[in-house]
Amino acid sequence: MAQTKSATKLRQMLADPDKIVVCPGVHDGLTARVALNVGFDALYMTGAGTAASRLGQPDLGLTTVDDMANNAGMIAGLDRSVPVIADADTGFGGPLMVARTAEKYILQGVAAFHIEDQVMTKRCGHLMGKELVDTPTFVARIRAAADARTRMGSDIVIIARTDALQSLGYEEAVARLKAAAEAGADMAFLEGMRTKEQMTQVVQDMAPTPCFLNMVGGGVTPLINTREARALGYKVVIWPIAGMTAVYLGMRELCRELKGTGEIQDRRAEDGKIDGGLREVFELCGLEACVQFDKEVGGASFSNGA
Ligand SMILES: C[C@](O)(C(=O)O)[C@H](CC(=O)O)C(=O)O
Repeated sequence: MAQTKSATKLRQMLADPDKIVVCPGVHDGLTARVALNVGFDALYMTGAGTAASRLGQPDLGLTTVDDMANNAGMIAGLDRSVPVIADADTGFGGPLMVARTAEKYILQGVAAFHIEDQVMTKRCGHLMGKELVDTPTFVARIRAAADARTRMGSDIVIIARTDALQSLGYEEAVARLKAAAEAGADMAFLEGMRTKEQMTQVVQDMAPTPCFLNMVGGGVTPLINTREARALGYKVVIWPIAGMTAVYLGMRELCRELKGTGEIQDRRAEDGKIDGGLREVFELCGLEACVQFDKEVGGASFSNGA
């Protein structure tokens, strides 16, 4: 089963004492293709980016389970050898719904997902005024996901995320993560850390449960690089808004150029060739493999070239 393989692969990466899994955030097929092409061995599907790209909306709990699971599955399908860790927000409902969410993510071939303890009308972890469910409700979410995993014969990695640091403080947040680990979560994600002390402390307090680090540009957590994250003992680091920011800045630049000058000049690489032209993008998305496939199975769609 393809869906089992990517989770197993991620588990092997997590078990390697020398390995830290670094994931750029991607939100669609194109941003995923770019990250794969650069050579990342795992990807993170961002909920914030999914909301922005699919709905044109902020990260306020507006995406449905199908928006998220389908997006994650499409991305996971681009290269089954590269595990995709996906945002599953609050799990989208009560325990029955959380179990269905886990099933959908498993069937989509996602390697891991995180479930958090915000209320359903959630918001980005780096915004103010977050509201939480109580610990038993959070634990029931994790247990429901773990039960679905067992029922499906899957080894998908379940990451417990708590947003409790903002309103309840560090001790309560860690207690929630410990209760979630007890209920079947494999990893701990303390959202919205504000100091390097907290970033150091949580890895020690959660051991042996491995920790997950969220590096959001413009967020509340101090940014550290891979070397520093490894030294602190993190096993996974995500840069969730990498794709979203790149698209935003790139698109804004080209739109301003078109509006201001009436045209968009070709970008040239150092060797003078056009950089990022349409054929390059099609090739990134597998043009050659598509033509080859058609030929191999006896098709003639591209016998005149492409
Ligand atoms: C990780 C996250 O859940 C995401 O959707 O990518 C967000 C990131 C963001 O909104 O900047 C979060 O940290 O809540």
